[in-house]
Amino acid sequence: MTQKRVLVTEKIAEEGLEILRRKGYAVDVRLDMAPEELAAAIAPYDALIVRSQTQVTPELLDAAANLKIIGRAGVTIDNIDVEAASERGVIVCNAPTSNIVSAAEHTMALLLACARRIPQADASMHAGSWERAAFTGTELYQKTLAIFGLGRIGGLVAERARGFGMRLVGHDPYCSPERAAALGVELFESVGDILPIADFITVHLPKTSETIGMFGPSELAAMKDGVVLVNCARGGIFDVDAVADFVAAGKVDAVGLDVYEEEPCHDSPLHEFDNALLTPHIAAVTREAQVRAGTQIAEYVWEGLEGSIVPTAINAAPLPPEVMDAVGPYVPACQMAGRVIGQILGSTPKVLRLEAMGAVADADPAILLAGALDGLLAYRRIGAVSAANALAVADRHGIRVECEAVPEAGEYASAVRVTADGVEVGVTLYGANQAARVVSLLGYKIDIAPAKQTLLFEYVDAPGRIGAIGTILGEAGVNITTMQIGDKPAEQCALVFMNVEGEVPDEVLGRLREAIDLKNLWYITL
Ligand SMILES: NC(=O)C1=CN([C@@H]2O[C@H](COP(=O)(O)OP(=O)(O)OC[C@H]3O[C@@H](n4cnc5c(N)ncnc54)[C@H](O)[C@@H]3O)[C@@H](O)[C@H]2O)C=CC1
Ligand SMILES: O=C(O)C(=O)COP(=O)(O)O
Repeated sequence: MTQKRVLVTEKIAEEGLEILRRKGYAVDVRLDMAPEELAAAIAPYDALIVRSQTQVTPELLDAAANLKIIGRAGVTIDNIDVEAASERGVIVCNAPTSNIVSAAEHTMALLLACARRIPQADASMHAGSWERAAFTGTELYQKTLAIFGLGRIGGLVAERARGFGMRLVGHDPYCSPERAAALGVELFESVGDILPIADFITVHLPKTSETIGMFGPSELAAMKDGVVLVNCARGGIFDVDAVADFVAAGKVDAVGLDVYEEEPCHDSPLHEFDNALLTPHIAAVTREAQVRAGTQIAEYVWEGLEGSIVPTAINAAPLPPEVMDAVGPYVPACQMAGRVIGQILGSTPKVLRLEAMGAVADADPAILLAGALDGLLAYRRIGAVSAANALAVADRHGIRVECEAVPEAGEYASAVRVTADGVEVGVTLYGANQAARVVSLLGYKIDIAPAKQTLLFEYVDAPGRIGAIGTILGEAGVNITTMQIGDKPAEQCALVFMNVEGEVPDEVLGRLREAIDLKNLWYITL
């Protein structure tokens, strides 16, 4: 058997390399390769191990003819094109908790160093001075710390800041009130309400289209005078040009950054300010975090190369063909069901129940569950949910999962019912191209293929409702493409599932709510 080859392009702990060598692999560590050099070298390798600085692009993957797995020795995979890897059947996995304590501690270090002007005082002593009053600082005690993003690292920062006696406020639309309460954080729905009250602001957000540039000139202007800003998450969440303007104007007292829009960063508008504390993406660079990241990723890469399930696989790990044939076509249908439920609920559910009915009852439901969760958690762009990590993802979001095999699917050969916190969507597949159809919703029996934009109306049945809806939508220029009505005669309620063309503005939704006596109106986009 030919020896498997692993390429490591960034520094990982020797302990991790040792594990791979002991497994019998040929391990090459080649640091600081230019992209074209890496593309020219990658073809013979079975596995690639990276950190945050190696860009794994579709072009690199095209050159990686033998690649089976990419291991990220750390948390974030935004330098890896996961979709392109999935298309090529390459597993992507990470070590998702390996460095979170280090990242939280580095955040505290920057907060304290900013508050107490440590780097400036240190530079002054190194220059032979003995000044004290010039470095008058502020205490963290009884100050308000705003934490944006209350996930793994944001949560650890909250626990640590509480120890300093800080008042904690936070914003994270996907954080449950129970989690916020347990962390001692007062949750705010609106970013605008937090800005004027925070003495210190730290961000622990993923890099997404929503979070990049989240704090620009108008947000900075709304902040308290003398605010301290810290970013150990991803470059670009604070608009650095705007921050530099507000530092120059004295509005921002200090800023601590560990991450940059472009890395390596050799030139920043903040370089000229001594109250800008800049570290070169070292939040995870501790002995402990590196040993954890290196050894965990070595084990996962080994599991992937030997065909075992990789517990932290982010994308769809290859499933046996017989499983894929049986349930694969249902995955997009379950994703759709998850998205519909997620938008009806508007928050992460506590219980997710999946019933595989009829011909799919006996198949392994893990991939269906992954589809449903992927839809439910669609707001996260950190990576896809896969059969391998579905239960772990559910667990991390506090979702209890129940799966049931139901031998009969009523009038259909097969169907899947997804229910989360009482909101139910049943789906089946239809026709030669196996298109997804919704066959039940909130207990109403319907049969319709959803479109990109759908309006769901629930009301106490009475004549004239549909006419009134049609008139308002017609006046607003919204075209109805297809429609189905389900009823619950016992409760005298009806549900209208209406596919429409084009966006429905909030103002039109408002008019529908005002003009018609509705129990519920949801605007779902898929
Ligand atoms: N500087 C470094 O060396 C390191 C940086 N990181 C970065 O730290 C950040 C946080 O990592 P984790 O805590 O592990 O991630 P996480 O996924 O556990 O938490 C992120 C939180 O942000 C929330 N969120 C998403 N979009 C939001 C929005 N628009 N507004 C408010 N909240 C939103 C999510 O609901 C989630 O709770 C990531 O950007 C990661 O890349 C992670 C490790 C080391
Ligand atoms: O794990 C992460 O998300 C980090 O940002 C750490 O990156 P690094 O492994 O130090 O290049």
